[in-house]
Amino acid sequence: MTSLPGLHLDAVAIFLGDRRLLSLDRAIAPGETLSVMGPSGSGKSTLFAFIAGFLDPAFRAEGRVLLAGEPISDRPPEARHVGLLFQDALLFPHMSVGGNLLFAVPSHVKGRAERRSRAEAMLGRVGLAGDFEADPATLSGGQAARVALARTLIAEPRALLLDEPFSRLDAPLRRSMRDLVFGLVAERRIPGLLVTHDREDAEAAGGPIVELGACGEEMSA
Ligand SMILES: Nc1ncnc2c1ncn2[C@@H]1O[C@H](COP(=O)(O)OP(=O)(O)OP(=O)(O)O)[C@@H](O)[C@H]1O
Repeated sequence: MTSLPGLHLDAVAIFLGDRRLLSLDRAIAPGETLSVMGPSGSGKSTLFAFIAGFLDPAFRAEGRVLLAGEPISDRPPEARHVGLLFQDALLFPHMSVGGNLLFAVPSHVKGRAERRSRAEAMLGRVGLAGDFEADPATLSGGQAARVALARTLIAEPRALLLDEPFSRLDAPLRRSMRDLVFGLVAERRIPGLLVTHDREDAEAAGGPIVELGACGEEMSA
């Protein structure tokens, strides 16, 4: 019944007390990004917390999250292989740029040299070749956003959750970062889920757009 590839939100509903905050029943194909738009408080960040496995106990959820047909809702967060990107880069300030990436290289990649070469290749892919030793404090906002993207992708996520990742960038940077993110999602065949207040971001994602009403119900496809 549910052997869909990609990310499947199977009759997901999230409640806060008796109030249904949000409901969503969607399948996202590999390489596609579904955009979810909705007013503040409609439950977008809560949906991400549910998918990634750290829903606050104040909420109750129904439904299942499946990745490539496998239910992940019962797994601990680290076993879900879901990548997250936020509006703030949230880099580790006490590590170099390269150190931030090495931290996220999956454990199946063995050997110091191989791990470093993965990190360097990923930095090159986001246009930051040569910045391995840089101190995160010296980066511009756009560079920090690209390091955050590289750090998320190097972990080989099986789905990518994008929580307003472009909202702190000015217009030209925003466009180039969108191209980079959605290009990599398509190239790596990762299913993506974007929450945003910005219709241009949602349109740039190129996939379906869902609008949530004030009560979190799905308004349109
Ligand atoms: N830990 C919590 N306990 C109780 N209520 C909470 C908790 N966290 C969030 N809420 C409430 O749940 C609702 C959904 O919050 P959520 O952050 O998911 O909305 P959002 O759509 O992401 O909003 P925004 O666009 O402003 O980020 C809000 O009404 C919020 O006040």
